Amino acid sequence: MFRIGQGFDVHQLTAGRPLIIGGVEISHDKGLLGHSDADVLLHTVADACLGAIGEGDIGRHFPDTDPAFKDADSSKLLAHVWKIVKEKGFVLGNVDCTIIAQQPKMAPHIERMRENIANLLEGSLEQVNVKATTTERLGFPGREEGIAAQAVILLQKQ
Ligand SMILES: Nc1ccn([C@@H]2O[C@H](COP(=O)(O)O)[C@@H](O)[C@H]2O)c(=O)n1
Ligand SMILES: C[C@@]1(CO)OP(=O)(O)OP(=O)(O)OC[C@H]1O
Repeated sequence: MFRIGQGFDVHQLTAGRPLIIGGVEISHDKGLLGHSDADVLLHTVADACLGAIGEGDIGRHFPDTDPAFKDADSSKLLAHVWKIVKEKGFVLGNVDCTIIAQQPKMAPHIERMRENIANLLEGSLEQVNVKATTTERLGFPGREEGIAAQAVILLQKQ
C-alpha cells in the first residue's frame, strides 16, 4: 500500500536570527522567525509525513504554545515524526521538496540538505530531491519578507 502526503510552510525573514534550512545553517543577513528554529524545509517534510499517515500536522504534535519546543531543533521534531511513520509500518518511497526564496542562493547547500533529510527519513540520497526557486521578485518571497517550502512524499507500507 502507498500513501501520499504534501506539506507547505512559510516563515518570516527577520534580522538577528540564524537562517537554518534543511538542517543547514546558511550565512545570510536575516534568518527565519518561529517558536522553534523555524526550519521551514524540515517542517514541510514533517507535515508531508503526517499528512500521508493521516496524523494531522506539526502544530498538533508540537504546539507553539509549549515552552518545550522553544528554539527546538527541527531535526529532532522530524525524527520524532519519522518514528511515528515507522511505527505505522511505512518506509520512504521518495520525497520531493521545493524551497521558495528570492535570496540567498540555496544551490550551494542543496546536497547537504538532501543528506540531512535522507538520514532523518532513513532513506538514500536518490529518494530525496530538494530544489529551489525564486518568485521573480513577486509576492512575499520576492520582497524577501519570508521563505516558503513545499514537499510531496510517497510512503510505502512494508
Ligand atoms: N533561492 C534560490 C532560488 C533559486 N535557486 C536556483 O536558481 C535557479 C533559477 O531560479 P528561478 O527562480 O529564476 O527559476 C533555480 O532552478 C535554482 O537552481 C537557488 O539556488 N536559490
Ligand atoms: C514547530 C512549531 C513548534 O515549535 O513552531 P514554529 O517554529 O513556529 O513552526 P510552525 O511551522 O509555525 O509550526 C509548528 C509549531 O508548532
